[in-house]
Amino acid sequence: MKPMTPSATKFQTTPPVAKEPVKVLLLENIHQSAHELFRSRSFEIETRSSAMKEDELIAALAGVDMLGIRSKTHVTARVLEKADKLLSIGCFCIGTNQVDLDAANRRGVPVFNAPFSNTRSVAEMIIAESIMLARQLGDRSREVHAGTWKKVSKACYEIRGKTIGLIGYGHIGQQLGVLAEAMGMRVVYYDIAQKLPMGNNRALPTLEALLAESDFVSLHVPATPETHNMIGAAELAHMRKGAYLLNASRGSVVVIPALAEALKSGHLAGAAIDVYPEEPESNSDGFLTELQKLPNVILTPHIGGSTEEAQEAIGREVSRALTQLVTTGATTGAVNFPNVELPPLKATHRILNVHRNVPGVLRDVNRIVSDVNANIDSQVLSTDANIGYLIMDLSQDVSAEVSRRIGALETSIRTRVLY
Ligand SMILES: NC(=O)C1=CN([C@@H]2O[C@H](COP(=O)(O)OP(=O)(O)OC[C@H]3O[C@@H](n4cnc5c(N)ncnc54)[C@H](O)[C@@H]3O)[C@@H](O)[C@H]2O)C=CC1
Ligand SMILES: O=C(O)C(=O)COP(=O)(O)O
Repeated sequence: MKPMTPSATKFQTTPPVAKEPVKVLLLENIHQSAHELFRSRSFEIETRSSAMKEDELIAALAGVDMLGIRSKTHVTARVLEKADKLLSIGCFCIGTNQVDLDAANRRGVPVFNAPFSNTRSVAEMIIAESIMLARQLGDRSREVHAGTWKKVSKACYEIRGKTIGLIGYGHIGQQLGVLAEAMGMRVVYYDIAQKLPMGNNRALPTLEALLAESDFVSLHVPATPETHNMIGAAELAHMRKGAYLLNASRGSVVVIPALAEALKSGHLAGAAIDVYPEEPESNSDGFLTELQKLPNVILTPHIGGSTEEAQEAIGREVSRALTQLVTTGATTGAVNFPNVELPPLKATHRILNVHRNVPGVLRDVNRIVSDVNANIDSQVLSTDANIGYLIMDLSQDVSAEVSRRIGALETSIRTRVLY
């Protein structure tokens, strides 16, 4: 079906409040900036500082309209199947690999994220860690804390003039490329997509070429089937002797035993690892990795995006997207859903419908509207391969009847009367 354009509309500045109280479940210490916006809309908020496992999450989602998570909580197809009231999920981070996006799409649940609010924080951390690795600062600091004075310059370097190779040249890769160049580094990158090089950054045609040319290799790819175990024994062997590996992307990208081996053999001179194949769900859980106690290895607890600036901005950004969804039906910025937006309206009645994307749905919907003699003020439809999302404003208050009949269509996945 072809998307239709909205007709002329009467704007109002504040969207009307949704009919029912909205319940939000926020996990993983989401910033207060999100709470503030939800509170200002009188949404009911429940919070937890840690992530939740599948069964616990299913129980906690009973009666919940919106779920807010960060990188740890896995929202599986089974969770989505049980959470029949869930309208939307907000990932208060960049990565969305922790959510089964396809299952959410098919169930009519839009998923939002904050695509670049912590980009700078990650890029700054990688610059800092590159210097720490080149100067062995982590080890020196640990030694002095333990009362050992080991003043050495052997195998300690400046980063100026060295080459950093960025695997994945998206938001973080590009921001890092700019910062690294300002530090006097040469910057090369490898990406599966064609990217505009920043400054003097230079694209390389293959991963192997990047590994062979770089003194520092830093990973900035998403977790996908293609990036799973992307850096294993063969790739590490391709790296220069004495090079450093940095991973602040996802734990699935690097084979940890192979990295431990490359460090122990002295092939690599150090590593900075922020993400792991298995990460604890809360700060009170213990953590073990075979990289512990290896020299010149910086281990951090997935804090690449953990700054006050980033978390505050993410809180505002994602809570705004979720609030917009509830109050206007807008899905702008959703990562797994047709993006649709209509301005809030006065004196109208809005119906939202998610349906299977098959021929004839709009015909059926419009026949229902015509049967009750209602007038369509605006109607916007957007589709993807699986579903269609329709926002429709009616000028008469027949929305309950129209919504009931649209909801009963065999093609409908979910239907909601907004106001
Ligand atoms: N440690 C932390 O706290 C944080 C970690 N992250 C992780 O960093 C990742 C990257 O973030 P952004 O730069 O914002 O994402 P982005 O989507 O802007 O960039 C990712 C880039 O990787 C490229 N790519 C994808 N598959 C590839 C492959 N197989 N080989 C080479 N390139 C490939 C894409 O084409 C894209 O240019 C996120 O997906 C997230 O997992 C993000 C923020 C904080
Ligand atoms: O933004 C991301 O993708 C991150 O990895 C940061 O995750 P976090 O919010 O710190 O759990």
